[in-house]
Amino acid sequence: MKLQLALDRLTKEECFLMVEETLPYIDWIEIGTGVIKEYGMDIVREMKLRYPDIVLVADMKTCDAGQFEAQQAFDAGADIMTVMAFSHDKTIEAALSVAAEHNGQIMIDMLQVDGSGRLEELESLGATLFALHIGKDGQSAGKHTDFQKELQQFTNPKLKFALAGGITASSIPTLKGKGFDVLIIGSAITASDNPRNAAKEIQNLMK
Ligand SMILES: O=C(CO)[C@H](O)[C@H](O)COP(=O)(O)O
Repeated sequence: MKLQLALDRLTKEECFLMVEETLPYIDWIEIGTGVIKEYGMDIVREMKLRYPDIVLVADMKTCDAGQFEAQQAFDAGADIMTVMAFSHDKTIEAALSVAAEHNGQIMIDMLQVDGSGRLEELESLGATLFALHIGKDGQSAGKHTDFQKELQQFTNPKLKFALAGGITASSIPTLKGKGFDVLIIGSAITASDNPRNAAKEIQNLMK
């Protein structure tokens, strides 16, 4: 399992400090949607220049204009960008096509899309990487989805699954061996008193 550090609700300076502190323990860096809204594609560009060898995820949460936004993300140096699962098929196809031109990947964010029906459709469009995600506001409203049940239905070894939303060190043992390839973790690291130790603990638990 890979650890994707989600940089959300941070200033640009804090994002770079956070990566510097946690670097030995993280596998992928995610520039969060709000951070991209604040600083634009420049922060994606700068992060890639600073850390060219680490997989960089631009959490664009694209839901329309797939070609244009994918071009923005990959031109800025992202290796992976996110597109919302509920987007029109044309948005998904366009983003997948731009990603292929850049040797990049599209991570489909399943936020607010329950059930495996849409996931099957997305698979048939060529999507292979999915983030099963309970959003911040959903978490605070007590939303819970049994992703495990959904995962069991997919046997295509080409499909990769990430899990996001309120994951903490104490959740890791229950998530091991459940078919997740990536754990997307933000606040449990970035809001901790000691992000380096938090990332180290989480990485050790993931092994
Ligand atoms: O995509 C996101 C919010 O939309 C977050 O990056 C993701 O949910 C991880 O953050 P946290 O661990 O703080 O829930």
